[in-house]
Amino acid sequence: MDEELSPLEYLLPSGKQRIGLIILNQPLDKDYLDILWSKAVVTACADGGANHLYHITRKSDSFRPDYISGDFDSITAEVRAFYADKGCRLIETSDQDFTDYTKCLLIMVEEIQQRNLQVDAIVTLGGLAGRLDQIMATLETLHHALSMTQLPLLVIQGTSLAYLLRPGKHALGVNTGIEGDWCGLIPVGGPCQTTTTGLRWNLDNQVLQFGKLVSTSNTYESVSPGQPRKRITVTTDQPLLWSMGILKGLQ
Ligand SMILES: Cc1ncc(C[n+]2csc(CCOP(=O)(O)OP(=O)(O)O)c2C)c(N)n1
Ligand SMILES: O=c1ccn([C@@H]2O[C@H](COP(=O)(O)O)[C@@H](O)[C@H]2O)c(=O)[nH]1
Repeated sequence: MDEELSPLEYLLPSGKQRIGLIILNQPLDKDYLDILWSKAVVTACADGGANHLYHITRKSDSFRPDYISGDFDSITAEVRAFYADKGCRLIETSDQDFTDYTKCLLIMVEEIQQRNLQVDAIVTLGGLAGRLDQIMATLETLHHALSMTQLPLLVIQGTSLAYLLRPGKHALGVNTGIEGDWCGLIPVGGPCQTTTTGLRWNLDNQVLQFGKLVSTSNTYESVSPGQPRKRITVTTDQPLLWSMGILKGLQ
């Protein structure tokens, strides 16, 4: 079993984790940004992600991404000039077979390796709202990531977190205090033979598959008041998407 991962610990101001942070072209939550930026050893925007960063942080000198990458069809001229002037690297990735997110992630993985950065996870802000094709592309990027890096890749937007589990057995901590009520296991890439513990609706070596069974609107096994929740275990034979709710306004 992999060591336990508490996905929402990355959103706690107290955590000591080190991350790579990627900002996508979606509305940015300043609370999340402040916390994640403070933990980031490398920061990047995918194309129009820079517009959002600029609009909520331009008055502060503390938020300069290491690089902005993409096909640059969304970043505005003003934002591009602003960050170029601040010394941020602008990396044009014109390939039209992969999304700006996938390409931005690949650059980050290479950067982490080349600079020998000690990083616990890569966290992405955005990617779970807006255009449906882009939301699906986000989930597809998570599949590319499995062959790019061993680091966990978490995607966070609004009240949702997505994390693609590799084949194998996983332990997930769910006691940060900011877990929302819901969680789900979604076989986005194909059928997954799955066993779980710690959920209200567990799976016992069952096949999750679109058109057969998908675990949405699940929740955590109830515990006595004041007791910590049991950790969740998930065993899957194929990549399986873990999704969970985030309580906002508690940080
Ligand atoms: C089969 C196929 N369908 C669609 C495309 C087009 N396509 C896939 S990824 C991509 C780049 C998308 O860039 P991104 O900046 O992530 O999204 P945008 O906001 O420009 O739509 C494009 C054009 C393709 N190359 N192949
Ligand atoms: O509705 C959307 C639009 C975009 N994204 C993500 O952001 C990057 C960059 O987008 P650009 O439109 O090229 O600026 C894109 O690759 C998507 O990952 C999104 O999540 N939702």
